[in-house]
Amino acid sequence: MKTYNIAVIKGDGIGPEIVNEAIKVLNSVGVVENIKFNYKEYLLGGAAYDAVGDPCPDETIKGCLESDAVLFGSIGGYKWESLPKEKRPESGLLKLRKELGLFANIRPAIIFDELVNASTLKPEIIKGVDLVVVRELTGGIYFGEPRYKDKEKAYNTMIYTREEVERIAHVAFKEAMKRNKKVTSIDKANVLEVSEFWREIVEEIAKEYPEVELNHMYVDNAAMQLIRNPKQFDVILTGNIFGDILSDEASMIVGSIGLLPSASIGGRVGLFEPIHGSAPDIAGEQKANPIATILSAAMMLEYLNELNAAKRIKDAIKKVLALGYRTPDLAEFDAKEVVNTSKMGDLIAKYVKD
Ligand SMILES: NC(=O)c1ccc[n+]([C@@H]2O[C@H](COP(=O)([O-])OP(=O)(O)OC[C@H]3O[C@@H](n4cnc5c(N)ncnc54)[C@H](O)[C@@H]3O)[C@@H](O)[C@H]2O)c1
Ligand SMILES: CC(C)[C@H](C(=O)O)[C@@H](O)C(=O)O
Ligand SMILES: [Mg+2]
Repeated sequence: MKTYNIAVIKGDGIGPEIVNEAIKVLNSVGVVENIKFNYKEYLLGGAAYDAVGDPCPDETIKGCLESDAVLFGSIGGYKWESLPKEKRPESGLLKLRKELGLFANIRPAIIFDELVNASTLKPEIIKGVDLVVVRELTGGIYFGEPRYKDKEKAYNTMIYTREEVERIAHVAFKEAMKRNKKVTSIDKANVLEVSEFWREIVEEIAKEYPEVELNHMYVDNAAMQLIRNPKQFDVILTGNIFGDILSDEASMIVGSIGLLPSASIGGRVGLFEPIHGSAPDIAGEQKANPIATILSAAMMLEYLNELNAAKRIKDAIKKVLALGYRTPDLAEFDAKEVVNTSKMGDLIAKYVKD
């Protein structure tokens, strides 16, 4: 029997509800695939601030580094919005990503045939969409210095170094080699020097991957093209802030933000998290869709090279959707039965054994 030590960060808002379902599914698939998971919980975000006055305690960083992988829910909420920035939950998450060296965030957006009616777009436009956003995660305007705010002015700085662009470009081209061999690099090179620089380096790295077709797109056009014709994209390579925005947009192609998982990699240990936030508007109500987190757990299994277990989870999700079970976010779309967060987890945990 294989054993993995998983650092679990439930976080705030819907975080505990959705992570509980992912753990339920992991345990179930572990039984059939002979895998044991040892979970150890750590605090991050608002929960960590409330408990120890720090949104990213050292113990959490250490615990993650000592694990085989990290499963994370979400952080944030109204309660912590008026705190000074460094104490807010979001700063905790950014610090954790930086400390763990997670410079690459892989965000796949794959349409489930069972949900073609759930998209805000016409079925013929979205059927077959299978794209992945490769988002740079530890640089750009999120981290650039100087940064400043007073009553009269405020600024942030969008900085990328050569090394940062090269390494994320390699991740995107390698991803494309496993897929349909197309990279679209998204920037704002018609206005920003940092984007011009990004584009030049991406061009250089592309020479190492002659089989991969590369094109560039300005971010405003890309936002429109994603809605107009999402099937033109295979791998989207982009910086931190553009990737944040475009991946939330991509979730509506697929049908709900509650469906999009992600893998944050690049350091010694990978962290697996849904792309959405803590959804304070529905937290504690068992209304959240846990599928994004369960798919993140499947990405974690792929990272651990447990490919059969990962496939079982993805197949079980398809099966449950095909049977017509829907969480409230997808209730209007071919639902035979609307179920809560926990019941959705139960169903997926049941069908992973088939
Ligand atoms: N990685 C993270 O932890 C992360 C990501 C994004 C936002 N946040 C934080 O979360 C808080 C709320 O932010 P927001 O409202 O802008 O974004 P959000 O993603 O939390 O919610 C946006 C909307 O989507 C819905 N939603 C999100 N996840 C869902 C799910 N699994 N099932 C069903 N509906 C879902 C919410 O109910 C809400 O209406 C903020 O504090 C923000 O900073 C955290
Ligand atoms: C909460 C916030 C810091 C975070 C980000 O912007 O990276 C979130 O929106 C995400 O997409 O994971
Ligand atoms: Mg985001």
